[in-house]
Amino acid sequence: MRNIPPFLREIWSTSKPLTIASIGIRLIRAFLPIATLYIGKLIIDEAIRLIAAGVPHDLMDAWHAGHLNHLLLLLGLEFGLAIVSDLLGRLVSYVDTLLSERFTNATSIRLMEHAATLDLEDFEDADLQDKLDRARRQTMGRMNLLSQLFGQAQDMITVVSFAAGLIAYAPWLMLLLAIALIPAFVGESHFNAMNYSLNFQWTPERRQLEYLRQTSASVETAKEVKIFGLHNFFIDRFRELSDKFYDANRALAGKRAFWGTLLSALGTMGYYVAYGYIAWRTVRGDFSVGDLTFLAGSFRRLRQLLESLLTGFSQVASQALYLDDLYSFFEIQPEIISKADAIAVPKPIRTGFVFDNVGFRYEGSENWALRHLSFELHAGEVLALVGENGAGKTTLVKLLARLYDPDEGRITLDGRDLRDYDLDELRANIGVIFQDFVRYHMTAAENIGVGQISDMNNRARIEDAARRGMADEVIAGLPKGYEQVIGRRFKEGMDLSGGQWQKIAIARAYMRDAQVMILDEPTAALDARAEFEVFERFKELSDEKTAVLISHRFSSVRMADRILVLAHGKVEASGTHEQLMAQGGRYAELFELQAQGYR
Ligand SMILES: Nc1ncnc2c1ncn2[C@@H]1O[C@H](COP(=O)(O)OP(=O)(O)OP(=O)(O)O)[C@@H](O)[C@H]1O
Repeated sequence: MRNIPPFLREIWSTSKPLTIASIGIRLIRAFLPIATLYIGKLIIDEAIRLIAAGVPHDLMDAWHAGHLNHLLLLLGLEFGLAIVSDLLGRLVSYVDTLLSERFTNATSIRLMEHAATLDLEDFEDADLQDKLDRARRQTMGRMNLLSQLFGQAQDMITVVSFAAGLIAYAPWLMLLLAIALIPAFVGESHFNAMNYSLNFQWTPERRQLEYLRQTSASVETAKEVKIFGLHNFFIDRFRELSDKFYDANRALAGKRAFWGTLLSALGTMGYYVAYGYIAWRTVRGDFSVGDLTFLAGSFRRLRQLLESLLTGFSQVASQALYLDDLYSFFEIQPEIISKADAIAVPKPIRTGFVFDNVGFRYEGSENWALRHLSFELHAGEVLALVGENGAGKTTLVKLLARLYDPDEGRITLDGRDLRDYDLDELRANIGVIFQDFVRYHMTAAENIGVGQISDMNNRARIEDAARRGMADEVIAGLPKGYEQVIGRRFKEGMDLSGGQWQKIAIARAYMRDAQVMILDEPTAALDARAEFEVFERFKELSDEKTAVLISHRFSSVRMADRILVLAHGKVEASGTHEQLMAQGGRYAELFELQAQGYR
């Protein structure tokens, strides 16, 4: 229940007028049932009075004699209340729909905003992904919590109004009714908690189900799934897992139905005991027939209301339990942040970066991805990183861009620890294209423009970046040129070849025009000539820049000013191509291996 106040605060801040409207209308509606019922009682009493008074049998005669005036007035009132009640009901659901929609959107945006502040490491954590998944579901599922919560408040006021009326007639019957409903309430709460814990426990499996559903049928996977005939493999896995989930759900739903029926029968019994008692008092002459209908009606409504209020409470409680996921997601704080007194990145960078005995281990991993790593990246040089798969090249780049902080040693830029610099500035000064760069299913211009989002609308700059990255030829071949949506996901989209995508990504790096440029193997799919040209241009164009290249093609690597050979997370050798060849170590061996393949 502690989640309810912040939830209400958020609703309030989503839209004050809508919240006021929703509460105001409900307040009026809360008193309509008792008013309707009471007027009903007056109508019956009036009818009985008229019978006793002996009114003329002809309707017109009775009308003209004015006998029916009071009855008609009461009927008119009852009719008016019915219309108002219906109107307000529709109005409140309209207001709630608007409010819920705005609340859901606002929460989704908050979720995205918060996710944007988190560390890369957080995203790689399966627990966080589970949490994020549950939090996302919350934003969708919490729409009705709002109506339910406000509805509860409305029902509560109605109950008080009925109870006030009933207490005047028979106070202890009220008590009986309340006590009879307690078992049902306890049962409901118990099963709601069980349901939550079931859903909670099954989050990893649910994410797997989602993954299987996606992987078995998506643009990205369709090719391979078809060629390898994987449909049944995925379907069987899905079926197996979903059956297990179904069984667990069914068992719980069964128990819930059984106990729910039994416990609510107790509440019903309470109602009939009360009904019998009122009937008896009417027979004895303590109550009028109008009183009987009013009391019986009040009791029936009160029982329904109390029951729905109590089960509603436990439902609200269970939904609020789910809010925990949302709020606990918001509580995750990033560790990689700017210090309060962060300094600006030097322009231009004077000496460069120094890795001083750096060690880094991925969260949850036993092995060091990098250890005792020391080297310098001089300002203005083009440094190539080579090494076998898993040697730590990409990890090094991620540390340079402060996507992670080292666990041991330190990295400095112009003599100051990287952590001293403003994080946003640092990232703004480093342009990295990773091997698994993102293919945005947007227009070609936007795909390049995201490299420098502030210049997204600067077409001249985008075209210039495209030229440098050799993406201009690719774009010239697209039917709508820069405005062509690329990728297969959307209807108007047009897919590109792997190498063409890479050219677009490289153009994105040029768009950034950062002091430090890093290409982490985004050229693997380029043909030999294209990669050669890309690197040659890269060297030319990064005249004033510090650059890092990662490639497994030695023909490209040899163009760098200096080459760093990484093995098992350490620098094994460094030097120019000629120096390394002369040393005859791993570099010479790998180079020869590749060269032989071409002879
Ligand atoms: N997100 C991650 N979580 C855990 N371990 C990781 C992660 N990314 C990489 N590793 C591990 O860290 C080590 C270094 O990986 P890295 O990606 O830096 O290698 P690389 O030299 O870039 O390899 P490649 O040439 O294949 O791209 C590897 O042993 C890898 O298994």
